[in-house]
Amino acid sequence: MSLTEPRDAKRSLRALMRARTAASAHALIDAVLALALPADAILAGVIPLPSEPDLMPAWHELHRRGHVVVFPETTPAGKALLFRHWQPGSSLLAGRFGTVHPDGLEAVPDIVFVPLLAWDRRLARIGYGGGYYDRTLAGLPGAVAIGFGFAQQEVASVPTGPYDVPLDAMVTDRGVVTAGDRSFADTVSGRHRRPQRS
Ligand SMILES: Nc1nc2c(c(=O)[nH]1)N(C=O)[C@@H](CNc1ccc(C(=O)N[C@@H](CCC(=O)O)C(=O)O)cc1)CN2
Ligand SMILES: Nc1ncnc2c1ncn2[C@@H]1O[C@H](COP(=O)(O)OP(=O)(O)OP(=O)(O)O)[C@@H](O)[C@H]1O
Repeated sequence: MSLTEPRDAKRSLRALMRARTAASAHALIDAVLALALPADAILAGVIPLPSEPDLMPAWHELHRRGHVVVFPETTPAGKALLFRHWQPGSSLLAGRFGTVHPDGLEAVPDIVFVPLLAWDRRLARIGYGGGYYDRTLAGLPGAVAIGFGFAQQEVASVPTGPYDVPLDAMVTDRGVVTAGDRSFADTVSGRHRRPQRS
């Protein structure tokens, strides 16, 4: 065996980095589960793509607490997402772009948890570039949009255009940021409504 092969050091670095990622994911799940979500709100979660934080444990727990949980079906390009009822054990179908969705009945969510690649303090976000969430939120002006991701996905400024819909709140492994420094309770209470684009 070569004395220059840093096998043990590599093994411990791998373990350290896996543990760090797992700790951030746990902290994000805990932050989602600490949100004061109205009991009667229909919540839209999302089944993760391989590169995204896996919040499935949070969706399971929110369902166990009695929330109605729905997940998006990726529709043809240019259309708003469809949301379908999910519960633990629901059959899942393969959809567009490697996404997966339940085969439950359609429902309209009150609170939409929004996946993203980057976010900023103005609560602008950028996703995979399909415009799906922007189109979907534009069609749901009464819904509350809560972005989720890691604190390290924050950037100074996300470039935005006329169709980009800002988030009402952002939840990360380091806590919650709300628009206009509102309380989270005010943010989800429905007192705040997004204007609809005409
Ligand atoms: N988990 C999850 N589900 C989701 C989303 C998401 O971001 N995350 N979406 C959020 O909108 C919608 C799906 N949106 C997507 C839109 C485009 C591509 C896409 O174009 N993927 C390319 C890679 C990018 C590229 O080459 O331009 C690919 O798969 O080849 C993927 C997902 C609905 N479901
Ligand atoms: N409400 C809308 N009506 C028409 N076009 C829209 C609407 N919302 C977004 N688009 C268009 O969709 C395209 C993709 O938008 P953008 O690059 O902002 O996607 P994204 O936010 O990264 O994706 P996603 O929301 O799916 O995560 C853009 O050309 C944008 O103008």
